[in-house]
Amino acid sequence: MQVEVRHKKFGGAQILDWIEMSVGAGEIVALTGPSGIGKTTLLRIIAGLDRDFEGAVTDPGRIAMVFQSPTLMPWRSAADNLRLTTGAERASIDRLLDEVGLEGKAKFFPGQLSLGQQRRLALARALAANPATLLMDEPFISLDEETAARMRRLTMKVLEGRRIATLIVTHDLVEAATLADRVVMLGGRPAAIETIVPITTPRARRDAVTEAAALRALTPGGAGNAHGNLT
Ligand SMILES: Nc1ncnc2c1ncn2[C@@H]1O[C@H](COP(=O)(O)OP(=O)(O)OP(=O)(O)O)[C@@H](O)[C@H]1O
Repeated sequence: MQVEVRHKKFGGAQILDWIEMSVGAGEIVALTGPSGIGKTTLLRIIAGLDRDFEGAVTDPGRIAMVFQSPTLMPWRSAADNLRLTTGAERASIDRLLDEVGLEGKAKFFPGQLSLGQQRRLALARALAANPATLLMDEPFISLDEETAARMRRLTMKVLEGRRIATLIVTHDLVEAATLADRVVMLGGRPAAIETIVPITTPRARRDAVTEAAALRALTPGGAGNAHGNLT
C-alpha cells in the first residue's frame, strides 16, 4: 500500500504537507508525532473516510480499521459482532475469538467485557474481514501498562504469519518501538515526515522494551537511531 498526500486542508488551515510512505505486506509501521499533528487525519485518508485531499492511496486492498474506542454493537453478542460485520463463518469466528484470548466469550455482550477484552474483540473483527491493510488508531490507549503490554504481545502474535500491511497510530514510543518494523514520525506545521526509523531488533526479542531503550532508538541522533537497536 502506498500513500502520497500532497496536501490536506480543513477550511483554510493546511494540516498535512507532502507525505509519501508505503507499508508492505506483513510489515508493521508505527505513525507517531505530537498531539494534533494530523495522525488520525492521515489514517482517515488512507481508510477512505476522508476523500477531500490532494494525493492518492494506491493498492490498499481490503482495509480494516481498529478505532480508539472499540465501536462494537452493544446489543449483539461477541460472535454476532464478528459475523454481522464480516459474514465470517462460525468456525472461523470461534478460531479468531480463541486467537485473541476470548474463548468461551462468544455469547457475551460487549458491555459484559472489560475494555481490554472489547479491544481484543475489535481486533478479531478487523481480522475477520481478512484485510490486506490494517489501520489501528491508538489501539491500546487508556489501558494500564500491564494490559497494554499484553495487548502488544497479542497483536504481534496474531499478525505473525498474516501478510497484512499494518499501520498503527500511537503517541507511545514504547508501543512504536515494540510493535513496528519502521517508525514514521510526523512533525512541523503543516505536518510532514520528520524521521523514519527502522527497528532492526527482531520482533521476538522486543518483549521487554523499556521507555529508555525506546527513547534511545527513536530520538533523532539518539544512540540507537542508526540501527533501531533496542538492546
Ligand atoms: N473535521 C475536522 N475539521 C476541522 N479540523 C479538523 C478536523 N479533524 C481534525 N482537525 C484538525 O486537524 C488537526 C489534526 O488532527 P488529528 O486528529 O489528525 O491529530 P492527531 O495527530 O491524530 O492528534 P491526537 O494525537 O491528539 O489524536 C488538528 O488541528 C485538528 O483540530
